[in-house]
Amino acid sequence: MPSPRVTRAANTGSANPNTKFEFMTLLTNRINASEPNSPRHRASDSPVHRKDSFSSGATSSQQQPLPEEDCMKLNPSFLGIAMSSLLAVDLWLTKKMGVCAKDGSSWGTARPMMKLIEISGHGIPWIAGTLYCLYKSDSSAGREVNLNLLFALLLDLILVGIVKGIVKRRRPTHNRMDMFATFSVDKYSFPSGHATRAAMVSRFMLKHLVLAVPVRILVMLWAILVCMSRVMLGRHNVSDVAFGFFMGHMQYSLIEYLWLSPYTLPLLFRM
Ligand SMILES: CC(C)=CCC/C(C)=C/CC/C(C)=C/COP(=O)(O)O
Repeated sequence: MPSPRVTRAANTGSANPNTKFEFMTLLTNRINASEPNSPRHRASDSPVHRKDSFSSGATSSQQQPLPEEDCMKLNPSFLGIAMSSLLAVDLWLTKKMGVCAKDGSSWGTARPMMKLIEISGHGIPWIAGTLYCLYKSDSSAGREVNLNLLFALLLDLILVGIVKGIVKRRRPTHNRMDMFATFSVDKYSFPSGHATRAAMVSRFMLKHLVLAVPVRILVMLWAILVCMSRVMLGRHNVSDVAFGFFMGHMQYSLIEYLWLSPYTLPLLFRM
């Protein structure tokens, strides 16, 4: 939509380049605001002067279009609007779905059950359980699968910790930080470590364990429940969980690619 000044310029019969020039003025203002010492930051470049030049006839040097790379900077503002809208939907959904965030919340009585689901997706029971199964395995196939699951769980902790440390997104304001056994990066919420683990472990189990159909369905339901409980408990924003779920799937693919073969096992145990 043209700015009022553009319309005025058009009404006074200014030449076409003015329209483009006015559009770029907004951009130049932005550049000037971010680079106060830049050569462009001059009084003659102020909107007031620009406006004057419209009525008095701008010089050809003032009418020159900005370099293309500057014009391209307009695109991020559209991307910015899209991102802000997505973020607004994310925050709104997060707030709406945080029904077990507090004891007094609308589903507050379900909070203890949600916390049990939270523990079922926690790193400690999974790592401890896998170590126990690895110790108890009496077949090379069992040892191979358990070792790779352990590898996957440790890699997950590292990758999630790295992303949380880079993104540093705070947990939702309605979250009560009463989580069992956390690392320091767990004060951040993007991505959800429970969601990455649930997605990765469920894919791992469906691929590497021989399970009856009802159990396979239960595994999938468990992964979905763990993800939903993160938002319902108020621990995470919806986008943290959605990205975590996606990241968990990617991590599983990485584990398949890096799969430790039975031949690497004796080498590892000898170290
Ligand atoms: C053996 C070993 C190093 C275990 C550490 C397990 C541990 C403390 C994992 C942290 C799990 C956790 C609380 C993740 C946070 O999940 P979010 O879904 O809240 O991001």
